[in-house]
Amino acid sequence: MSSSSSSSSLLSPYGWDADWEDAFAPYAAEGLVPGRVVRVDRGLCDLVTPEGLVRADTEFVVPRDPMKVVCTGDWAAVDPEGHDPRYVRTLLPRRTAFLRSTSSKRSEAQVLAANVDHALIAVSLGLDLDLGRVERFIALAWGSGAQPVLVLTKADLVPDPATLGHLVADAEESAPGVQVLAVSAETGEGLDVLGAVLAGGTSVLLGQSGAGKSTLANALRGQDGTSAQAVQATRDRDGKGRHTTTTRDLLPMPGERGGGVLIDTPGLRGVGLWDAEEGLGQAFSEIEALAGECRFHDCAHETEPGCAVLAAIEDGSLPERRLDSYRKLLRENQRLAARTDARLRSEQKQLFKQRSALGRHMMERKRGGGRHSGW
Ligand SMILES: Nc1nc2c(ncn2[C@@H]2O[C@H](COP(=O)(O)OP(=O)(O)OP(=O)(O)O)[C@@H](O)[C@H]2O)c(=O)[nH]1
Ligand SMILES: [Zn+2]
Repeated sequence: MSSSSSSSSLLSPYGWDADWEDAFAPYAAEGLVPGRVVRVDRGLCDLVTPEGLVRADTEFVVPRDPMKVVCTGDWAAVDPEGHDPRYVRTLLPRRTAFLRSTSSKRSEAQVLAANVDHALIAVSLGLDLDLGRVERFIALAWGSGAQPVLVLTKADLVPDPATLGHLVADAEESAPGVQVLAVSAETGEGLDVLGAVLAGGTSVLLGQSGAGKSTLANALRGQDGTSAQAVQATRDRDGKGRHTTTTRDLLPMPGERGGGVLIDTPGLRGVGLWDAEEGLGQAFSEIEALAGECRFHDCAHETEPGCAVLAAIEDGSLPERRLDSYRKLLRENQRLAARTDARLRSEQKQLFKQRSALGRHMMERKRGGGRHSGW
């Protein structure tokens, strides 16, 4: 059908792919229009659709379950042109979601962004590397279902290549299974490699204030400085029914860099109170693997005989700092879990499992297609 092929070409810069198209097929048959949520307001949201940027009412998709509330990055089925107001009719099942528990006493969950492939964790090389903080971000990223990428920013501040090499090596040791990139928005170093990581998927930026996220986002988008990164979304073509707005929450990357989508919402940037139970095991996967070799399966790696973790520390293959950090984050997480509602945790577990399955699927597709993403 011509409408579906035009949807594909207009929405592909926003991450639309064959799998979304399949998931959307029943709604296309009902005459609904696909769109990606770029911004959510009270009761309304903006979506990019093949008909341009549209504003739609979210009344039908605001359930009692806060986990299902529309958020930036969601794919949705919207009323076609001619409906005033338009309604979002349904959300397509999410591939991944960044969740956090709100700090209220009831500790409800909140979805910050959906369908994120890569979590870019920005850490400034202008400060001493705080590996514990890095590990915490990485655990949170894994827990969301996204693939973390550690981006060491402001590499121009470390002019000595040997020193830079050591810093990257330290970071890699704290981030098994995670690509580590040194970049500079100032000199452009590493931006092409990062652009290639972003290409074809949806990424979010995480990191402390001052880590250089806005500067990096602008550099990736081919803009200078830290000026407002608002972008004019798809233009209204006939001036009727649609509106033009500025969005800064979901930004398509320029095609020259390979495309991709960057979600940069303020609430997502810092380390919030997420439950990272699932992500922690992955962030410390080498310790988990060693623990599997301990003589006792409930080994606490303290004084037990036949403990593979202690043996690895003894022979220098596992830095003691890693075990300390793992314990600290586990304790912190347990305290938090006691305050987080069980619903959030089970939802997170489910997303985590889904993501593992999806990751395998994607890897197979990539291998099958002969593409490699520069990992
Ligand atoms: N030397 C150097 N400085 C940089 C680089 N990137 C960013 N900076 C500086 O670092 C400071 C913070 O950068 P921002 O991009 O505002 O940091 P941010 O992470 O977006 O901060 P928040 O918006 O508070 O979360 C600014 O003064 C930038 O000029 C870089 O590649 N090299
Ligand atoms: Zn042990």
